[in-house]
Amino acid sequence: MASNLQTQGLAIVIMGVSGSGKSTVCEMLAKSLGCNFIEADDYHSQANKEKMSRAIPLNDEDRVPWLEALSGAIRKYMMNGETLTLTCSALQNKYREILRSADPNYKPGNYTTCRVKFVCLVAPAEVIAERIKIRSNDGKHFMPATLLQSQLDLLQINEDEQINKIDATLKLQSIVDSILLLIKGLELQQ
Ligand SMILES: Nc1ncnc2c1ncn2[C@@H]1O[C@H](COP(=O)(O)OP(=O)(O)O)[C@@H](O)[C@H]1O
Ligand SMILES: O=C(O)[C@H](O)[C@@H](O)[C@H](O)[C@H](O)COP(=O)(O)O
Repeated sequence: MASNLQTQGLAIVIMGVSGSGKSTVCEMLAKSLGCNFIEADDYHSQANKEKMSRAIPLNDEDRVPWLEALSGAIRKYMMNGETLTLTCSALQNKYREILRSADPNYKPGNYTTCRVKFVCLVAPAEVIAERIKIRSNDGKHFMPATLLQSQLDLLQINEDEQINKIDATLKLQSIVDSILLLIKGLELQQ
């Protein structure tokens, strides 16, 4: 779907557990929108990457500096009036709040007016586990399949956050098209 949306200064975060398709979908979305793209994995410290490679889940002490760095990067684009798409697991509201704080006008809990928006990719655990298994053969990714359950255990979305969930078992282009439609809806609200 070609897009000429007026998405100035919006940050679209594609969230979900490891293997749900964030990086793949987000990159396609950025191309469709002709906007900036941030891969959250690129912002992890070496220590975080090593920890995950050893199949040890990150804790809040590991996550907070990572999320704050991402928030800083989002803010830079936002202050320039630029739109970006971003991958981030963002499994809990406390982590999403750090990303939302990139919007200088954000008041905690004012989800509707915040210019950092989330779309969550969801799929059955077996589908995701299979994807992680296949991906692990590429020798590049540090996230082992054994960490999936800890991510599924943490994932929580509150009703009032009004985060759109997308079926991640669909074809990639259908997922991207659905997200483009959602963004169009968001623009109409602005
Ligand atoms: N909708 C989809 N259909 C089929 N395969 C997919 C889909 N989305 C992602 N994949 C594949 O699943 C694997 C994990 O996707 P990835 O984008 O790396 O997930 P994440 O960034 O959430 O960890 C990749 O090998 C990717 O090609
Ligand atoms: O794309 C993925 O495979 C995952 O999203 C992963 O690479 C991510 O960076 C970690 O999941 C961050 O840690 P938490 O999700 O545990 O916060």
